[in-house]
Formats: sequence, structure tokens, C-alpha cells
Amino acid sequence: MKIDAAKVIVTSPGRNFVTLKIMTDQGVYGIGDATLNGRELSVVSYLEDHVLPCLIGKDPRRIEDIWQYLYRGAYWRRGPVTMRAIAAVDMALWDIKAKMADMPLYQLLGGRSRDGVMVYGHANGADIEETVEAVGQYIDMGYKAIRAQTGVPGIKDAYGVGRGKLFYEPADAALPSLTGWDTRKALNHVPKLFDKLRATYGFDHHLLHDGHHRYTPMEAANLGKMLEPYQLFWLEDCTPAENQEAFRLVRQHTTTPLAVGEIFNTIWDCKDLIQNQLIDYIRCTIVGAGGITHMRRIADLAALYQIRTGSHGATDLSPVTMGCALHFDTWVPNFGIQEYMRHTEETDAVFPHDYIFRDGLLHCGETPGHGVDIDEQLAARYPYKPAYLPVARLEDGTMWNW
Ligand SMILES: O=C(O)[C@@H](O)[C@@H](O)[C@H](O)[C@H](O)CO
Ligand SMILES: [Mg+2]
Repeated sequence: MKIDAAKVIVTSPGRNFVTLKIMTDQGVYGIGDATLNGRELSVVSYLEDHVLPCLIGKDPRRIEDIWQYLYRGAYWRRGPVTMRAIAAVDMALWDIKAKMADMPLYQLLGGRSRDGVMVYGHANGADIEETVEAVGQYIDMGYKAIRAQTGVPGIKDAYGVGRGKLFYEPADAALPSLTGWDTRKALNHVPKLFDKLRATYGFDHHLLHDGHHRYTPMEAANLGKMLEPYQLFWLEDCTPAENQEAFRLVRQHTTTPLAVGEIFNTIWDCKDLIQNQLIDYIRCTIVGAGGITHMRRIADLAALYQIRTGSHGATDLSPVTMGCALHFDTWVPNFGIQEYMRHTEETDAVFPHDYIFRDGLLHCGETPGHGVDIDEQLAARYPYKPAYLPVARLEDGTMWNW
């Protein structure tokens, strides 16, 4: 069996996506996601110019060997562009293998570990009142877990506050838009949101919050401590994790569970966090961290330390990643939760899929493969539109972490 062709499809049904399709001499094809939000075309070039020529003629069943070939063989290792390209190939090859085996992907990974995948949705609002209302809407839709973000008085376009209350899409402009940040104002405001949420809805639902890399370790520790009475499921990305050791300081001061990993690309980015038990949830994702093959290594390492998965699932991860993630989540023993930001109707139409939401859980389907396809004719109707993520500056103009 041989790979006889491969192509990259760029489409923008509501937002940009980069998709890889690998074809074989036996007529079976596989699909992978290679979307890198705001930097999409770099992965297109990496794939088209440097990866696809090496794939033609290879045996698609040798998933592990192809992974090693692309990772070790490049010499230049890791990074978001390289690892997304590898992830896309890996997803497509697992799709092919599962189709050949006539099995849904989770069966090939080791079978079902649970009935369905608990997901969390994104509630947000311009102020506390609006966010409380948005959380109520998610509760009405049956969600068991909800992430809550709110606008903060005095901060321009605070992170997480979208155009609609049930929808957050940060990549919004042909050049990066400017947002603001002020830690003092956020620290004064965020605990009030959770106070109000618990007073309104009680403690039956899981609540989550994303710090989006804004706080220093000591500020993050302070926030974690202030949030303890509200029993969060997790506080996410409370401080940048380039220095994994920084989380030790946060950890020493708070029992609020910590989650990190959406910007990690490999096990090397999180191994110290995991081995020192500095976090509770690892948020690496299939598209960001080298595909299913590499995510298994990360999840297995995490399992040794009772750390559970909580994969990133924002709208910039295409339905192809969501499909793969749901098969992975259905199998992985140390599953925690899956982020689920619904895609637009246009996106869902371009990527026909068989996963469904029921009673607060997402369920992967039983179609052989990962269950997600691409409608190429429809995709061609949505040309690429440059869309950057915003940047953030402090009040005095200093660049900060968006
Ligand atoms: O937790 C999350 O979903 C976020 O941090 C994302 O919205 C993130 O900002 C985007 O994926 C960036 O592309
Ligand atoms: Mg996040």
C-alpha cells in the first residue's frame, strides 16, 4: 500500500482552516487538520514545500515510522509550525488505518473507556450580569461544565469576551487589533464574577476560568487563592509556562486546580510540569502537539502522576481535530474534560462529521476512521482571509501577553 497523492486545502467558512488530505493507491483517503490560528499559511508552505514530497510512495500504515521520519528527519525539531504539520499527517494516517480496519478510531486506540465525553462551553459577557446570564444559557442547554469570562471595567476588550455571548472568536482583523490589560483591575473583578455565579446557580456545575497567560506567578497564586471558595474545576494558563518551574510558586499557594498546555507542542514542553505535579490538567491537543501518536505519550506520562487531560477545543481547531479528540477522549484512561466551542453552521457544513452533543456530553460516531470529512466543492467557495489574533498592551503602552 502506498501514499500516491496529498493536498492541502485552505478554506474560510466563517474562519480559516488548513486541512490535509492524503490519498492512497487503494482508494482510501485520510483527513488531518493543520490550522495555526493567525499564522495559517506558514503551515501550508511547510506541508506543501517540505513534507508532502517526502510522503509520496510511503506506506501509510507505518504511522509511527512516518512520525519519527518527520520529527527526527527534519533535524529542526518542535515548534508550532512543524508540529502542526506532523499532526495533520498523523491524523490523516490514523484515519486511513481505521478506515482500512473498518473501525471507528477509538476502537483501534484500545476501545471505549467511557460512555461520552464531558465538555465545557464558553460563557462570556461584557459585565458580570451578562456573563451570569450566559452561564445560565449553557446550564439550560445541559452543559455540566462552563468556562466563564467577563469584561473588566477599565480594560479595553478584555480576553474572552466575544461578539456574541455564546461565541468567542478572537482572530478578527487583517492586522492585529489592540486590546488592553491591567492586572489590578482583573484581580479586583474576577472573584466577584465567581461569587455571583455560585450565589446564583449553586455548586452543582463545574466552573472554569482562563487567565490567558496574563498574570505573574505571584499574581496567579493570589487569584487562585481568592477563587478557592468557589471551587473551580480549573484555573487555566494562569501564568506563561515557558518557564515550567514558575508553576511551583503558584502551586505552593493555592489549592485551585491548575491547567495548562494549549500552546505546547511536545512532551518536552510539559514534562517538568507533569513530573513535579505542578498542574492537574494537561491541555495539549491533537493538532497542537504532533497528532494522536504524540498525544498518547503525553497522556501516558500524565497518568503516572494522576494528571488528567483537558484538551484545547477552541473554534480555531477544526472539526477534524474535534473528531480525533473525541475518539482520543473516549479511549484515554486519564480523561478529564474536553473544551467545546461550537463551530458556525458554515464550518460544520464544510466538514461533515458524525459527532453529536447530548446531555452535556459529546459522543464520537461509529463511522470507520475519525468520522470527519471535507466537502471540497463547498470549501472552495470560502477563500482564505487573513485574520490575526489581537495583541495586548498595558495602560502605559507596554506590550503584554495577549
Ligand atoms: O482556552 C481557549 O480556548 C483559548 O485560550 C483560546 O480561545 C485561544 O485564545 C485561541 O485558541 C487562540 O487561537
Ligand atoms: Mg485557553
